[in-house]
Amino acid sequence: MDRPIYIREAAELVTLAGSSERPLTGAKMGELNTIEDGSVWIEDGIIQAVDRDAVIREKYGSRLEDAREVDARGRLVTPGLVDPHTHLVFAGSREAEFDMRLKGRSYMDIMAAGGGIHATTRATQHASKEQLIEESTRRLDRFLLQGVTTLEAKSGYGLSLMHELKQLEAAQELDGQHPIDLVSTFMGAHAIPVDRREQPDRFVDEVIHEMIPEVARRKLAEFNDVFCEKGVFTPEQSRRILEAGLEHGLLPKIHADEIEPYGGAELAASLNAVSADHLLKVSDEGIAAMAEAGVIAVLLPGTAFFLMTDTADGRRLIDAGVPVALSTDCNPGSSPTVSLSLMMNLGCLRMGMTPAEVLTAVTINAAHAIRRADRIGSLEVGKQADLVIHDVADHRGLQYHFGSNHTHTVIKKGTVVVEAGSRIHHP
Ligand SMILES: N=CN[C@@H](CCC(=O)O)C(=O)O
Ligand SMILES: [Zn+2]
Repeated sequence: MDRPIYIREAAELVTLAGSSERPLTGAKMGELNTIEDGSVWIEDGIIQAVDRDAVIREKYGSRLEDAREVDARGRLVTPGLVDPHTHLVFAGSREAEFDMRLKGRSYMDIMAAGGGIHATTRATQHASKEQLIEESTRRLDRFLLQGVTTLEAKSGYGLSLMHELKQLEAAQELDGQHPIDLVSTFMGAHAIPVDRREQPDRFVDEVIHEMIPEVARRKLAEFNDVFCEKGVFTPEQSRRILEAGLEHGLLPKIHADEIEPYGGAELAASLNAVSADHLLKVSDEGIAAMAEAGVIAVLLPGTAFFLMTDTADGRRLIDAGVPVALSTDCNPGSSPTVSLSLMMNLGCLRMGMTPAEVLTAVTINAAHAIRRADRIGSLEVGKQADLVIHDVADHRGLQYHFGSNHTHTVIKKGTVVVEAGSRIHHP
């Protein structure tokens, strides 16, 4: 049996305890439930105790010598970070489009001309499953080095049954072989394939009658997502696709109101979707409907940053009572990043959120957005031991020293998977 792990005496231990039932909203998003000089005792991959160091020492004193001690003195300890919205599995990259956009061409214009999502779809269709696994592993390693211990991964660069299945199988294999846990979302309705543009409803029928039943039968996804946007899928088509998913047990998520206000948030609320994501252009009615239905807003500030547009208004959503989560939206077109810490920086500096709120948004609320809050997202007895030790003294330091990776040690299911290793050896 593995030795117990004793995480010793963090300057600040952020537990977020007591929020596993439902996501945090309003003022509660700023209550981190912290412990000063806090320690954690881990055995069998599970958190056995979280308390002040003196209490832990009292309780486990006779076993301290058997345990592996991880020194957290002077540092911040948080739950493992959760990224609830990525397009992790894809082939290639799109630097040429980046150049075009810097010269003024728009993201949607490039997509309408057969580039954008279609360019990555061509590359992904040509790639083998093994190649997708290899390219995605490199991204996952970088996520882990930044403290991400669980992430959601969408399909949507296959756009045909065979290639969507290939993408989802790649995600399933990655989940089995990488320390990061993956949660899969089917997103066959990511774009209408170029050669089907004249008959969009026939493609919608294919998603509904061929792809969704097969993905569900093979248990390759838990969620069903759609890009509801002018020029992509209409709210009516999106509703049909999401309702079809529900009939097969796939819970709805939606890319909503990203480029234009289009009724995506309202649709999410009417379907009791788990989350509505992006929301840069969400309407007041959409916000009110989401708050009422308890739909989580997954905000993706990397996309606004990279597409050089205004960000979603995190402050307005929180003040309206909508639970907010943050994510990288890692994808090759609108947010080629694995830096959840940069998203937190942008949350504070561009979206009106506080350091405490952004931490809630990448831990317990993010866990709720992928229906994993029963086992991750907070540090509580009985939960999976996913934790990060950060090289700052308190949670504000993560945002104040922006643009740096402060990750010191990462523990996944009770195993140290990133060590305080990558340090410079001064002569
Ligand atoms: N908006 C749609 N999908 C992705 C971008 C995908 C791509 O450009 O490859 C997003 O969430 O931003
Ligand atoms: Zn996305």
